[in-house]
Amino acid sequence: MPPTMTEMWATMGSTIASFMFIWAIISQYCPYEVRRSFEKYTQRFMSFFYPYIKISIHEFTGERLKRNEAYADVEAYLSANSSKSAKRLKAEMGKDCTKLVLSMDEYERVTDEFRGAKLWWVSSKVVSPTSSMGHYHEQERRYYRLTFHKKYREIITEAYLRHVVKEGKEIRVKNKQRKLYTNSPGYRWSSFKTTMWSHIVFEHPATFETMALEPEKKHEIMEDLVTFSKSKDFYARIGKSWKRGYLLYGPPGTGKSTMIAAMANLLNYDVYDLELTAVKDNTELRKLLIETTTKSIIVIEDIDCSLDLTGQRKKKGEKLSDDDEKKLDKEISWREHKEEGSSKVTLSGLLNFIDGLWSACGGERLIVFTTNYVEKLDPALIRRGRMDKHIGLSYCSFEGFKVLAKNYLNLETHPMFDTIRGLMRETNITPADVAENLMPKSPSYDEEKCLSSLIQALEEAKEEAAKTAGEEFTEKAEKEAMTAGDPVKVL
Ligand SMILES: Nc1ncnc2c1ncn2[C@@H]1O[C@H](COP(=O)(O)OP(=O)(O)OP(=O)(O)O)[C@@H](O)[C@H]1O
Ligand SMILES: [Mg+2]
Repeated sequence: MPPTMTEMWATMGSTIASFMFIWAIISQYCPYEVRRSFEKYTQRFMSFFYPYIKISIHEFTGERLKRNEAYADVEAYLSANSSKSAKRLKAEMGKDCTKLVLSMDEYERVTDEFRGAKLWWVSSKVVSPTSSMGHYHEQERRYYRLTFHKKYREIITEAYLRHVVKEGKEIRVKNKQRKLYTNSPGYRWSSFKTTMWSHIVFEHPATFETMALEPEKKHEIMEDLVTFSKSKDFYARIGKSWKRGYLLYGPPGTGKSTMIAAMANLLNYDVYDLELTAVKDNTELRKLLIETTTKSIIVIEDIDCSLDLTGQRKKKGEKLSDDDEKKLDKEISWREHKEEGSSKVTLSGLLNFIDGLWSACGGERLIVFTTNYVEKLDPALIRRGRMDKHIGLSYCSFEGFKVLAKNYLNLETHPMFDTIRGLMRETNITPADVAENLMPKSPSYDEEKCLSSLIQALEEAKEEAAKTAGEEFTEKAEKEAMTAGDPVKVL
């Protein structure tokens, strides 16, 4: 005959009482090793009766104590979901330094519910002694522990944890302070550095709304970017790593760097500004790539100056604009740098960086190149599949001017706009020059003064263009006459 419930409870009670008695004796009189083995077997024994499962998520994992992404996700999830129910909270300064973010304090416990299952989260820590450089100190390792009844095992380990990680990641993206990373040599070799990148908080205010660009083009680029950021499953399905290359080309001051900032702001990505001239060799380039995180834009500005892919640009006696002079200087210093033998980044190294096996690690990334001389780049570097989208930025259109007039002067229309439209048809001016002219130079500057200043700049540009065209015409005529052996009278 099976035992009754009362008999079962009585047996369990007496078993537990006997254990407690034995435990009291052992912990009082036995050595450490005996106590440890007793604890181990007791835990195994108790787990037969204990119907709950515990899962711990530690802040650091692995031998090299890498920060555990899952811990950060759980932390974000609990910060958002526990601040209403937890009684002890801790406050930390959040994004933009304007708001305090609340999260569970240590040893606090909160309850959660998922598809009818009740579960408990506890935040805790272990303190362990460590030694570094001969000094002993205590190191705290925090963790979260989840407890739930074993009958919910499947729901929790499959669906609930997936839900926590997904929601936590979304919260982290929303709350995270975006960063601008650089590998510039000045920052790199501090003795405590474990990473090759240095960073500051990324706070560029540019957006696509404030960019002077034709509306259709703006819309197309924004749509392309948003579609990319939502295409995780698509990329997985077609077997391609989740990244996209953009080539931004155009004359100086047409908004290439501004567009990169607008892209980062639109997608909420970090920016890695890669200075190729500071990279020693292909191995270092690969290391830099591996350290970049997901949801980021890797930028190589003025790619034509960073790799020896262009011909000797300045011919003897040729006069260059200030911007071109600056770029040529950079190119020459890069060549000298290379000639010294200190850098060995090659085109194939760069191609491997863009679409080799290593480039697949990290996921969700944009790679953006900018150049003023697209025609001089090696076709292998910019073929589709590497640089998937080529965006040409050019001189300011009247539509672009209207965006800038709205941004700078809050003007949507003005009688002087017609003159500006007419001049813009006849001559070229960069958005940077338009922006500079629309900028009030003193408190007494009103919109008329700014627009007059722009009209004057446009007229000067027109005159300059006519003069250059005249000079070119004369030079050509002289050359033709020289080759024909017939001196021409220059007027
Ligand atoms: N399309 C644009 N819309 C709004 N502002 C612009 C635009 N283009 C340029 N500007 C203004 O001009 C300044 C210089 O532009 P930016 O640095 O983006 O040019 P760039 O194309 O990167 O030039 P470079 O080839 O010399 O690097 C910006 O700070 C911005 O104020
Ligand atoms: Mg630029």
